[in-house]
Amino acid sequence: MSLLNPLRRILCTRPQVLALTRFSSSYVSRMRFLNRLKQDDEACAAALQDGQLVLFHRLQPLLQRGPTGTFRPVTLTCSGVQTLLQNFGSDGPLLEDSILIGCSDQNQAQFCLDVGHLDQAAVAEFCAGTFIDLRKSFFLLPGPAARLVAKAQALLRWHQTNGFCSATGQPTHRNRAGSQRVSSSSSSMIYYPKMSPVVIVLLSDGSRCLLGRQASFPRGMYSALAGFCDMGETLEEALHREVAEEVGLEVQDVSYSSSQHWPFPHSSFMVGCHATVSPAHTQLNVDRSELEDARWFTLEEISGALQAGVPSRGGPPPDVWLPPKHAVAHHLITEWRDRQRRLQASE
Ligand SMILES: NC(=O)C1=CN([C@@H]2O[C@H](COP(=O)(O)OP(=O)(O)OC[C@H]3O[C@@H](n4cnc5c(N)ncnc54)[C@H](OP(=O)(O)O)[C@@H]3O)[C@@H](O)[C@H]2O)C=CC1
Ligand SMILES: [Mg+2]
Repeated sequence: MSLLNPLRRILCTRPQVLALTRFSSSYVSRMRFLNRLKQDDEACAAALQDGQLVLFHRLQPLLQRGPTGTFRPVTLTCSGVQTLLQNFGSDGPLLEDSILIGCSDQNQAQFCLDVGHLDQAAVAEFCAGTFIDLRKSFFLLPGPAARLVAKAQALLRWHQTNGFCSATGQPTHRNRAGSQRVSSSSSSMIYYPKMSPVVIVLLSDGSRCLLGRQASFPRGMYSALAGFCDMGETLEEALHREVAEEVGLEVQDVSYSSSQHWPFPHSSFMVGCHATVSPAHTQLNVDRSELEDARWFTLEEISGALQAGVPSRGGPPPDVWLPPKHAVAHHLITEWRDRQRRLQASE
């Protein structure tokens, strides 16, 4: 089978003329377009015809190394995916399993599709890409692409595991965009994709910050303290409780920093905060069933670890290294370093 000809037909190498071009290309137009596709099955089906598709195989995204050596998701046209499915003896209806995940800067609706029933190696070769585990992909891709494949995988996973109504046991049916599932029972209960709220906090005593590690973390990696919110809790209550449980400290001031969707191991909504403890009360009482270790780190130690980055594969990991740049923990630690540097410079 010649690889080049099918590839030329299926890969989205140039933006196409779209249904969306009647709107301006502003952010507002894109968001309204996406919202309409969630509500209007026919409009969504039409957008798929002009859309881009990102393929997954059993929840692993299909990536390709670009000419500059950086990775990107392989993007296919709708007819390209049809060609692919026909080539592998699988027919049209599967395309309807695709899920709306966004809208490109060129105003093309973006979808994802899991072709887990096809031969992984053969599809990868056909598309000149590689299916790569999401955790690895997330850190190989630039930020926006990493977020897109994480969102896509989370939605695919949610659909794969929510085929039945938890109240009646009857099958659920998705809308065309895949933004909800409705129970086929008389209750017509609507289910929406779920994320678990998690608070993540970088504690400071004014001159040092607190990082901990779970036994399951890669060797040497330390991160900000994190914990799932319990039912009925505010974010602040969850933060106070988690810090008390994990390291035995009482938190003072709390400030919001930033948030992120975190796909591992299942979708969490991470809310990143800074908080302080009194310099007079920094003695740790670590709950070893939750954390293997927790320590206070100086600005010099944090600056050095940020500069050293994530250890390369194969070599011995350093004693301490920090979460990679796509993680909200990395963002919190960088913010703390920058603030401490500004404070030192102003003294
Ligand atoms: N993006 C980032 O920068 C970072 C992200 N994280 C993420 O934050 C999340 C939470 O951190 P972690 O310290 O593990 O949380 P916790 O300190 O809350 O401990 C995890 C334990 O909480 C229990 N739990 C309560 N609610 C849930 C729920 N909805 N889903 C799963 N477990 C629940 C489970 O215990 P049991 O089974 O015994 O009930 C689980 O083992 C993790 O998924 C981690 O990947 C963490 C650090 C950095
Ligand atoms: Mg925790």
